[in-house]
Amino acid sequence: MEFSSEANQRIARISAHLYPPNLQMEENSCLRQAKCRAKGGAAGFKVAILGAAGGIGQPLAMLMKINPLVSVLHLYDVVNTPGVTADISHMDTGAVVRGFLGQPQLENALTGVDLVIIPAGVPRKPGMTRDDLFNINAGIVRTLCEGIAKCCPNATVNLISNPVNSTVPIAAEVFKKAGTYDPKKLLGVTMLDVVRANTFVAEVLGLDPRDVDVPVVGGHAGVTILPLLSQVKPPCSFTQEETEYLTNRIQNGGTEVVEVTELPFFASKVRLGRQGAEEIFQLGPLNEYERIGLEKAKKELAGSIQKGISFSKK
Ligand SMILES: NC(=O)c1ccc[n+]([C@@H]2O[C@H](COP(=O)([O-])OP(=O)(O)OC[C@H]3O[C@@H](n4cnc5c(N)ncnc54)[C@H](O)[C@@H]3O)[C@@H](O)[C@H]2O)c1
Ligand SMILES: O=C(O)C[C@H](O)C(=O)O
Repeated sequence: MEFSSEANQRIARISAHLYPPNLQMEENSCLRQAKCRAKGGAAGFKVAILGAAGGIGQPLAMLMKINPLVSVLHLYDVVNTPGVTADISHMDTGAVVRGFLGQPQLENALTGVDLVIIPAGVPRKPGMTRDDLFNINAGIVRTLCEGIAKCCPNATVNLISNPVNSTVPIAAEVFKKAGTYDPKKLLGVTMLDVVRANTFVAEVLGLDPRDVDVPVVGGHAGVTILPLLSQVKPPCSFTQEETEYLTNRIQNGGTEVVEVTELPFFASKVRLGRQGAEEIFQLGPLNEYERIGLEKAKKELAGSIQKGISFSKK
């Protein structure tokens, strides 16, 4: 059936909203587009959140549903996904939301997705370090990554589950074993460290945090979180102590860019694209305080990485 006038096309659009796509018989392009959207076939990222019913998973699901780049959103957890999925699916944005509950549905949750975000696992309680979560979360992450290797081997994977310094290496080992490992597509999520650094530096400088940019590199635990305060933007004035640091920075302006390539996992500023982390930015000049911090970070990070790798090889 052809729609000749603008009014008829409007009616077609309305009917496409009223009826499920499989009940639409017409083959005009307007309806085809509607079907395509409902099936999640429209251009855009298909995203799965594993651990979607948790404290991180739920607000993350909301952010993904708001994101105009996302066309399909799969919410997977071992508990509570039906309610969370219903809730998120009522948001009046374009992404199609589907829920998946429990291990038997993991493969369906993962099939065909471009981006998998993993906040599954236990969070720490007061008095615990992130590393105390290792025994539980390592196994959870390994199982989920085995599913990724099988069902969406080309997906970009964002790992939130702690201890990130060890769960990222675990994921890498799983993918290597499966022959699917692409370092550009496996990223530990350390953005929170950047957000905090921006907030705290802005407080000291009396600036709006949105105008402040503090690079944070290394890892995501204790001394491995290394803010590069000498690279704060915008350039600012400092206290006596900070002045010494600035002087040091100027004195070492020509210092060769610090390379940390001996560590296989190291959080850095990156440019994200379809192919994952398409560009990794260098650390830039460090002052003496940061250089000392970098050495501490590398030492602890190396231990956490080895722990993840050894676990996967058992
Ligand atoms: N990288 C970061 O910046 C960052 C920030 C916050 C939290 N975290 C980490 O993220 C993780 C989750 O934190 P939270 O506060 O959301 O915890 P939470 O307990 O609120 O939620 C975790 C969710 O994971 C689910 N889950 C458990 N086992 C699972 C499995 N096998 N498969 C799928 N889902 C499973 C739980 O059912 C729960 O819904 C923790 O390890 C925490 O330390 C990391
Ligand atoms: O600290 C935690 O245990 C959670 C997360 O990694 C954080 O930085 O807030």
